[in-house]
Amino acid sequence: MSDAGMQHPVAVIIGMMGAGKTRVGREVSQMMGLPFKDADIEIEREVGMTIPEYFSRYGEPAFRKVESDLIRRTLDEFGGLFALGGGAPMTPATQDALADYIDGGGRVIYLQADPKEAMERANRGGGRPMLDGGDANARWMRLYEQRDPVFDRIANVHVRTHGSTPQMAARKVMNMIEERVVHVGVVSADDYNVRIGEGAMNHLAPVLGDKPARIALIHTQPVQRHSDRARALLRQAGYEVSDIVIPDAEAGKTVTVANGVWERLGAEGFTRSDAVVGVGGGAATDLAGFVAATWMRGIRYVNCPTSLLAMVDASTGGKTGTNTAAGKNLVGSFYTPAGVLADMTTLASLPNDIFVEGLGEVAKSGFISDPEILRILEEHADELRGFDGATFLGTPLEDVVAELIERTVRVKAKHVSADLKEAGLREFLNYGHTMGHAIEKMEHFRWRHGNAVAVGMVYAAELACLLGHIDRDLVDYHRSLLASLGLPTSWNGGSFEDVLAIMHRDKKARGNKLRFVVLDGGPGRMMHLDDPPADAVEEAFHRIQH
Ligand SMILES: NC(=O)c1ccc[n+]([C@@H]2O[C@H](COP(=O)([O-])OP(=O)(O)OC[C@H]3O[C@@H](n4cnc5c(N)ncnc54)[C@H](O)[C@@H]3O)[C@@H](O)[C@H]2O)c1
Ligand SMILES: Nc1ncnc2c1ncn2[C@@H]1O[C@H](COP(=O)(O)OP(=O)(O)O)[C@@H](O)[C@H]1O
Ligand SMILES: O=C(O)C1=C[C@@H](OP(=O)(O)O)[C@@H](O)[C@H](O)C1
Repeated sequence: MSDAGMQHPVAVIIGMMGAGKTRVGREVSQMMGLPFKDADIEIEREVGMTIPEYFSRYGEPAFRKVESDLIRRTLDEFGGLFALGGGAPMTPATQDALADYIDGGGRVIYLQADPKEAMERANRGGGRPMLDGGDANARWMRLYEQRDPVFDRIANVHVRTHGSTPQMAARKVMNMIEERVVHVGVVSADDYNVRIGEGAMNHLAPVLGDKPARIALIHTQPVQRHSDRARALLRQAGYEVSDIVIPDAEAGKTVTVANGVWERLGAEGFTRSDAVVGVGGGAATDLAGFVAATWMRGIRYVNCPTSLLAMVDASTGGKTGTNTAAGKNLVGSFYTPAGVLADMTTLASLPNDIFVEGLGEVAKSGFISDPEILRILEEHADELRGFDGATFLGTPLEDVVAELIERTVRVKAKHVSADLKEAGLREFLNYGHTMGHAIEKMEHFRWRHGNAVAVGMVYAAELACLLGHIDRDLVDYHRSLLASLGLPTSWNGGSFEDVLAIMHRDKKARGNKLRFVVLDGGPGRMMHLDDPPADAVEEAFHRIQH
């Protein structure tokens, strides 16, 4: 983020006196190998006296002018971590400078220490003219009541450090600095961001925006520890939370479950100023999105995906829905979230097999659009296949997975931004799904989605090769890469006739004609394959049977 020759801070820290802006800021700069600047120290250096001396000699207005001028200059010429003085953000000129900095992609981090802790620390050291005269605690609290709402509004990142040591607080700040953000454009509704990183869930309150009075927190039992954290964050931010546990996985993705939630919302008086938060795997976020899309014909919702597949695929793009007896995802709505918070700390409890199936959709995105994903998967296949949530966080693999998640979400964002309702381009996201969905149905959904899609991609590659669109080497590469990740590449669970009948009911089919999406030449180049020759469709099926 730099204009010609200019530098901008990696982050600016604001907060009350004693919040730890200097102490925590220095810790973060050391952890990240960045230079650190404290605005107060820079001001004293510039004016050649201490701040108390300057206050007594020239008064606060003169000080705020010097301070805002220095802050504006530093924002345009310093590339490290920059901590402001406690009162700085109250100055309109500084607020304008910070707004410009955020517009340029900057992060203004509001370090939200526990008021009692910060007040005690601020009054411990003295040398703070704003606390002089009278009861320092009372003065601190009065300043807090004035400043907190302003800081909350100005900052685009909020980090609560209640009860944290300087090192713990620094880690939280660093996670927010290292967070990845993918912007998703939406033609017919509001754009939104997918935030990926440890602590992404901290954005819940800012993303929900105007305080809805109530939040329906929809989640499943296996992610209870993560929904507990979401609930705590929401309640600390002042929301009323209705806790709604739904059946796990596909059992929770039904109209019956949705009806039970609608009943709850009705009984508790949910209105259009209220919102939904979905925490869990793709099935939970699909159901939560469907409830949000239908309650009063649409209320805001935020997805907090907790599985790899939900992070890279299900939570983004606005497809919400439920299954019916006739099949998966047959009832639903295109309805986009206010935001997606992919908090990587939730992966700590994700079982290995659920992580691995999510790699199927990651690989798919590599084949259809971003070959760099394939290279990363190939390079780290062993570690990825051996994923262990208990030891994952803080390891180099976490950075690899964060990169894969960001890249895969970018692929999805590109397709859904251009074609929300799947009229054409978005169908490329269905690579491997025609056969994949047939396998899921034939297996009565005992096969996980990502695993079925992996076999489906091998099938699509065989079909494309039979019709001369790709060479044999690329088909073999599908098998070798997917197998190296621990994904299946063949299936023997049913007859071609049964599979064919199901493929004819695929949403891409038109009339009695099958439609596939396949590679055209190589990774990143896709084409629609309409009504392929029947013998090729069958031969490709026999080639995925071991
Ligand atoms: N809307 C879309 O665009 C879209 C895209 C792809 C998939 N989907 C849907 O998503 C679903 C598949 O998503 P999924 O693979 O996440 O399956 P899932 O939601 O069934 O979750 C898989 C299992 O993992 C558990 N789990 C999830 N996160 C966990 C965590 N952090 N710790 C411990 N356990 C955890 C769940 O409780 C569940 O038991 C399917 O219903 C599919 O149709 C939707
Ligand atoms: N999270 C923390 N835990 C314990 N002590 C802290 C913490 N943050 C700051 N401190 C201590 O509190 C005092 C004030 O911290 P400082 O960084 O100067 O606050 P600020 O710059 O926000 O006014 C310092 O003595 C610092 O070491
Ligand atoms: O957002 C989309 O378009 C997708 C929705 C899902 O497919 P279905 O719509 O076939 O369920 C998903 O599995 C696929 O990866 C992409």
